Amino acid sequence: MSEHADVIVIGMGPGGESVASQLAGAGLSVVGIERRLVGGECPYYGCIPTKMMVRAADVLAEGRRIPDLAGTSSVRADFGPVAARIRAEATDDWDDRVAVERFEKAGGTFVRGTGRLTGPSTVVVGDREYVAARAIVLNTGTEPSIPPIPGLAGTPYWTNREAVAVETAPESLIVLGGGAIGLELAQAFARFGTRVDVVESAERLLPPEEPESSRLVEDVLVGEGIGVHTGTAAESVRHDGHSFTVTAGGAEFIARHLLVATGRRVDLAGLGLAAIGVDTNARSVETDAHLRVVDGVYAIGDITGHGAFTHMSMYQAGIVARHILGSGDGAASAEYHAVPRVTFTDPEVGSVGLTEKQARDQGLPVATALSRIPDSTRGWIHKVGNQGLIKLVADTDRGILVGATAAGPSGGEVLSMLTLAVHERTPVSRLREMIYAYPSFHRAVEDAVRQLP
Ligand SMILES: Cc1cc2nc3c(=O)[nH]c(=O)nc-3n(C[C@H](O)[C@H](O)[C@H](O)COP(=O)(O)OP(=O)(O)OC[C@H]3O[C@@H](n4cnc5c(N)ncnc54)[C@H](O)[C@@H]3O)c2cc1C
Ligand SMILES: NC(=O)c1ccc[n+]([C@@H]2O[C@H](COP(=O)([O-])OP(=O)(O)OC[C@H]3O[C@@H](n4cnc5c(N)ncnc54)[C@H](O)[C@@H]3O)[C@@H](O)[C@H]2O)c1
Repeated sequence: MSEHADVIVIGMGPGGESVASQLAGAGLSVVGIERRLVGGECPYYGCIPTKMMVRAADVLAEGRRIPDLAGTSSVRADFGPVAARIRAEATDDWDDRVAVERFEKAGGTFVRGTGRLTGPSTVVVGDREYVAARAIVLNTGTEPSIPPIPGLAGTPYWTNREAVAVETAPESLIVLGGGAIGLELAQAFARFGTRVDVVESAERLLPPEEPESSRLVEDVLVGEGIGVHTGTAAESVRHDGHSFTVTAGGAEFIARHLLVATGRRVDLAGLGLAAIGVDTNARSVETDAHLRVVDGVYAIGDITGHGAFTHMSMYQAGIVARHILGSGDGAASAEYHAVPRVTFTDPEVGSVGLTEKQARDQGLPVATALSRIPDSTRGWIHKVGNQGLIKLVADTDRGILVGATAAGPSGGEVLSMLTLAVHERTPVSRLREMIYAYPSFHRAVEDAVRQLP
């Protein structure tokens, strides 16, 4: 026997939980299916626990900066409060009861299990079948992608999921992958006393960012004692019951723990997408401007390939909820020209829109500008810990910014004005005419704007 609902949501990551709750709250019958924890990667294994680690690590770094500015300090790091906070405040010890109850209170029906599409309006979970009268929403996210390095499989390596659950900072750590996950965790653990080596196969850290940001972050990490090995592919991994040995670039790296942070993968075949004619070998699911895969089936979040960020998942959830609730194709469409992202290293690397290379590859007539935070008044006052830069990418034909980077102390906050400028296609001439508060970090944006034609 089949069970019927207006809407079925498979995977309750941040967007899935949001859309399911909005629709249930609006009076639709909604079945939400989640095999792990309602809320997804972000609250339990991603954004929130890692940012708790970063916040604590940044406090340690500030404490160590006291001798440069304000007297003496003696900092003794203890990971205990961070581990306790992650358990008690962030994850409820990896228990989602509160989130499940919140969804049920909103009127939803929760099903724990793995959902699989069998057609455009049918889903199975084990031996139960669910039929959707109005829509199915897919929000199944990603899993850590583990590279096929000889010797790696079967060793007790960490992914982000194990790394956020530790009770003490490891004595030593090799991090495979110099992307956002690898670098945020590398710096956080290093500030707690862990000896860290980052092994990155690309020629630079944070490859999707501007090369200036990669150099900046590498300089800071190396300055903090982290080993950074770019252009270095891991050839083999060994675990002797006590330590890991990673052979890479002709060298051997030895550490008690190994974190694999080499990207994420989707499982479109497991989700049954072949049943609606989708290529299950693709790296993401193609959707239209209202996130429809086919009529009646929507996809949101990491699986859509528009940026693996919680804010993207939530943004798309809003569009889908409005579309299902009756605005139809008149509802606002998804726009991706001003997607912001922040890597929460110290300095934070915030960016929005296109990099210089992406703009040039699109054939746009490009002008760029760069200002350095230490050269700004606020950066000079800030002194120790002031590394950072503003980079602007302008389309000279249209006279607007198509991309920008704000790296530095509070770089992710400075980014907000640049996100608005790119989103609204504000003329550069207007950015030149506006007033920037003195002496703020965002005045470095004005220094860069002045360099543009
Ligand atoms: C360490 C780390 C740090 C991060 N930090 C940030 C950050 O600072 N800022 C930011 O914006 N983003 C960050 N991210 C990314 C962010 O976590 C994701 O983009 C976000 O969780 C949105 O993902 P999603 O909505 O696609 O679904 P996910 O959060 O991936 O959730 C998908 C859910 O679907 C479930 N599921 C999968 N398949 C099925 C199935 N067949 N049936 C039932 N359930 C299923 C999964 O169990 C999971 O709970 C971070 C990620 C990681 C790993
Ligand atoms: N602050 C944030 O918003 C935040 C933080 C963490 C993660 N995230 C999201 O999660 C996603 C996944 O993060 P991630 O850091 O795992 O992925 P990523 O794709 O950003 O970085 C992975 C890195 O690993 C490298 N790599 C791949 N294979 C390798 C190998 N065999 N050896 C060495 N290096 C290898 C890649 O060149 C790349 O630089 C990100 O794309 C991001 O969208 C966001």
